[in-house]
Parts: sequence; structure tokens; C-alpha cells
Amino acid sequence: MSTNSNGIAQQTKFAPSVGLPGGTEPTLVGSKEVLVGRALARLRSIPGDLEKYTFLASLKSRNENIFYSLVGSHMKECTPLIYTPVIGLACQNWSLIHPPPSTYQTPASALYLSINDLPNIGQILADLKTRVPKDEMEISVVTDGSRVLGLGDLGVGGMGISMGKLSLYVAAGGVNPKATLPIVLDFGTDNEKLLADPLYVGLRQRRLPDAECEAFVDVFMAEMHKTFPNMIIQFEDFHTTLAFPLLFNNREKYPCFNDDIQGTGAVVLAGAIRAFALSEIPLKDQRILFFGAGSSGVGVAETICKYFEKQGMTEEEAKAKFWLVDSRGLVAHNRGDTLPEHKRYLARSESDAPKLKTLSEVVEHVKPTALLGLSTVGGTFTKEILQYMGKINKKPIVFALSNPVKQAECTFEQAVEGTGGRVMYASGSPFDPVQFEGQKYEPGQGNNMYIFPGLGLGAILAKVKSIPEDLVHASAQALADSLTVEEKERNLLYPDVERIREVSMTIAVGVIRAAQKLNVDRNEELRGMNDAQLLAFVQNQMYHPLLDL
Ligand SMILES: O=C([O-])CC(=O)C(=O)O
Ligand SMILES: [Mg+2]
Repeated sequence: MSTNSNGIAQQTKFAPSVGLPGGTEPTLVGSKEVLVGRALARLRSIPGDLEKYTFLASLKSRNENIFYSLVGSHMKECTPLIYTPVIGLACQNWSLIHPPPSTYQTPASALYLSINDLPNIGQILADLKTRVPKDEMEISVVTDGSRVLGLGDLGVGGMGISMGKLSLYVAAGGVNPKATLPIVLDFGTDNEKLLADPLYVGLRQRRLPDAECEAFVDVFMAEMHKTFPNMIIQFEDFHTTLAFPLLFNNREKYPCFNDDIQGTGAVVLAGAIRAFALSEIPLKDQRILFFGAGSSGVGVAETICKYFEKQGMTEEEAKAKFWLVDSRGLVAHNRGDTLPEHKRYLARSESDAPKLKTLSEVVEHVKPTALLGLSTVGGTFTKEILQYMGKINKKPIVFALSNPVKQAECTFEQAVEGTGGRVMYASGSPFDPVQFEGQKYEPGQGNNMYIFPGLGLGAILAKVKSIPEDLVHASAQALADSLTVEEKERNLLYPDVERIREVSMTIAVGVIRAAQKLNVDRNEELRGMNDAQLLAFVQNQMYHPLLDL
């Protein structure tokens, strides 16, 4: 096989992997470019989003190299189909599309563990280890589906989000697909529709209390670590009251992180670092209002707060820049209810706090420079609120981060119109550019997909023992620093999605260096490398589908 100038292998006729020549395949199957082009043409001919998703899932199982070549070369077009927002639709319809074709061929490509499996987890994992194609699994995304995106409890439908995130680990982070394992922990569901649905593929019983889920995860994590000692575990889409304890119980014992608390925290911090600079308002004068005080809202607020401390503020000075709003109004110590643990750190103590019950009231009271939505309630940044942000700020920062699209607190178009085109905007789900008064505006996508592939890749390559907060901060800083001159000239908050592999590489280097500083790396060979050597090493380790076609 020859290679072209891009190092991409050339081949005029693709040798079918199954069947005998002359019988089972047409004569001109084609070069890899043709194979990818054919899949793209087919994808574009399919009208419905869910059908596009199932087509891509079946392509992934039939030939993962074509799938990842297609996704890698058409990131902007494919990411919304294999990940947010269409993945939300897939999770909602999981019982009908399960098992997606990808679970047929490789026996260990997904793992469902139910509460009834508790006594046998060790044995189940040991069996699985004998069936995995790579000696060692490197990364797993684990969910219980109790809060999938902003869609609520979808039970074992959460498998879609675990698979979607892992597809991005491969496409955007260059992790070997054979070393990835999506896992759903089936703790039951409190979704009435699923409980009543005879076609539901999970346990049709109410969710276990949090304490029992925590005890299950204690056993699960210990057995996972015994079976796959280097495996990185990403906790995903657990509801808030479980997400925080799972992170705190496990983060010092195992290499793990919570994507909604930390991945979202890091991606929003990176966009906010850019937006603060563009706003021309010094950090000490920023006033940041969060609408939504669940795992993502609090995770993001605390991540930015710690960043302010790193920039020289005292803890008290940093905390004073933040206000949180939940469904009962301003989160404050004196508002007359018992605040859950995760809301206390940034709760306010001003005396008129109990009177501030609605978002509009708090916005008028705080006069924020930045308004960030992680509420899962679509449309809550009303025209009036957006106009007010435009009135009090030269360059208002508005991030509508809830997913998928309908859950976004406002659309990009509404934000541009409400602020007369002066907004610095990011959303969790993708929005198209907008034309306003003859000018084109481009939105930022502040989705944790910019962080987790690079964070996970760095953690895998350094073989970390744990993932301290500094590694997450390093990933945010590397992302903020990764914009090209041309992207900065376009006033973008995040790099172009098509460059995500390159960005993940840079993030991985930042994460490896942070791990070395804290002595949590077990791959000490990387310590002697200079930055250029380390970057080359990371690049070399990355899976490249076209080379394997
Ligand atoms: O999955 C996404 O697109 C981002 C995320 O973690 C969430 O919304 O829970
Ligand atoms: Mg999530």
C-alpha cells in the first residue's frame, strides 16, 4: 500500500474483510475516500435525525474505520448527530433502537450492570476482560441515566450518552476505540413513562435511595480498578445529589472525574477567560450570575471562583463575584430553607436576599456582567432580560449552556437581537451563525466535548493515579490558549470544531505536565521529554482511522 503526501494510505480497491473475492462484494468497492464519500452521501440522503443516528451507529459497528474517518473529516456535520443534541433523542428512544447495531459484533462493546448484579460485579468484569480485544481498557464513561442532558431521568437510555461521549474520545481525542467501554448502572428509574412502558429495556422499578447507589458504586469502583488498574472513569449525567458524593468518595482513590461538574466547569472557564478579556472589564469588577444550581451550575461557578483565586484574589474576594439562582430565587443562607451541601459554598448573605425570588429580580439587583444558564429550563433568558444585559453592559456575556437545543436558556439569535449584536455568547448545544443588521455573528459552543477528550487522553497517557483539580484547570487553560490568530480575529470564544483533534493534543500535554507536577503520573518515561517531544509522543499515540482502512 502506498501513502500520499498527507501520510494517508492510498488504495484503489478496498479488500473486503469478509467473504470470498468474486462473490460477496461488488467489483469496484472503491478507495477509502470513495468509501467515506459513499457513507456521507448516504447520511445526507436520510431525512430524520434519529434515522441518521441509527445509520451512523450501524456504520460504526460494521466498519469503525469508515465511521471515524467520516466523523473526523466532517466534525461540524457529524458531531451533532452522534452526540448533543441528537443523542438526546436517541436516549429518549433507547428501548426502540436498542441494541444499536454496534453492540452485536464486539461482545464487550457496552456493559449494563443492574442492582441485581451487585454480588457478581467482580466475576462479570473478569469475564469481560477475557473478551475485550485490547489487553487493557483505557477509559469508561459511566452513567445511571438519572439526569441525561437537560432531559431528566431516562433510565438505561443513558447508554446513548456514554456511547456518544466515547465516540468523541476516539474522533476528537484519538483514543483507541477498542479501549473504550460505555457502562450503564441500572438503579431503576423514577420516570413514570418508562415505568409504565412494557418495551422499556431497563429495570421497571423505582430508583434506589442515593445511599444504596453510593454503596453499589463503592463496590463497582473497587472491582473496576482491580480488573483494569489504569482505566480512567468518567462519571456522567448522574443527578445532582448523587453526582457530588460519587466524585468526592472516589476522586482521591481512583483516576476519575465528573464531566458535568468538572468538564463543564473547565470548558466554561476557558470560554469565560476569553470573554472576560474581550469585555475589557477587569476580573475584580466582574459580577457573575448563574441561573441553575445543580451539579453543572455549581461545578462551573466553583471552577471559575478557584481560577479567580489563582489570579491573586483572596477566597472571600473571589466568592463575592458570584450569585446563584435556583427555582426558589437567589441562593442565600438567610432565605428560610435548608440549603443542600453543594449550594452552601457560594450562597449569599446580603439582608435583602430573601426578597429576590425570580431571575429578573436577581438580574436587576446584581446587574451582572455575565449571565450563565445551566438550569435545563429552555427560554428563561427572556427578551427583557437580554435587553437589560445589553443596556447595562457594553459587551454582555451570556452563556446559555443547558442541553439539548430546546433546553437552552436562549437561542443565539435571541441573544444577538436582544443585545443589539454586542453579546459574547456560548451555548452547550450547537447553533448556526446569525445575520444581524447586515453582519455575520458566530456563536461559541461551550460544550464539555472541547475538554473531556483531551483531559482523558492526557490522563491515559500519563497513567495517572488520580485526577486532582489542577489537571482540570490545566485543561481549561490549554483550551483558552489554543485559539489561532485567525480565530481570535473572528472574536471566537472557542476554537473551530474542525480543529478539535489538534486542540485535544494540546490539552493532553497540559494535563500530563500538571500530573507530573503533582506526582500523580505513573508513566515516568514522559518526564524526561521536552514539550516538543511530548507533543510528538501524544500525536503518535493517537488512533488514526484512515491509516487503518
Ligand atoms: O452531553 C453534553 O452535551 C454536555 C453535558 O455533559 C450535559 O449536558 O450533561
Ligand atoms: Mg453530561
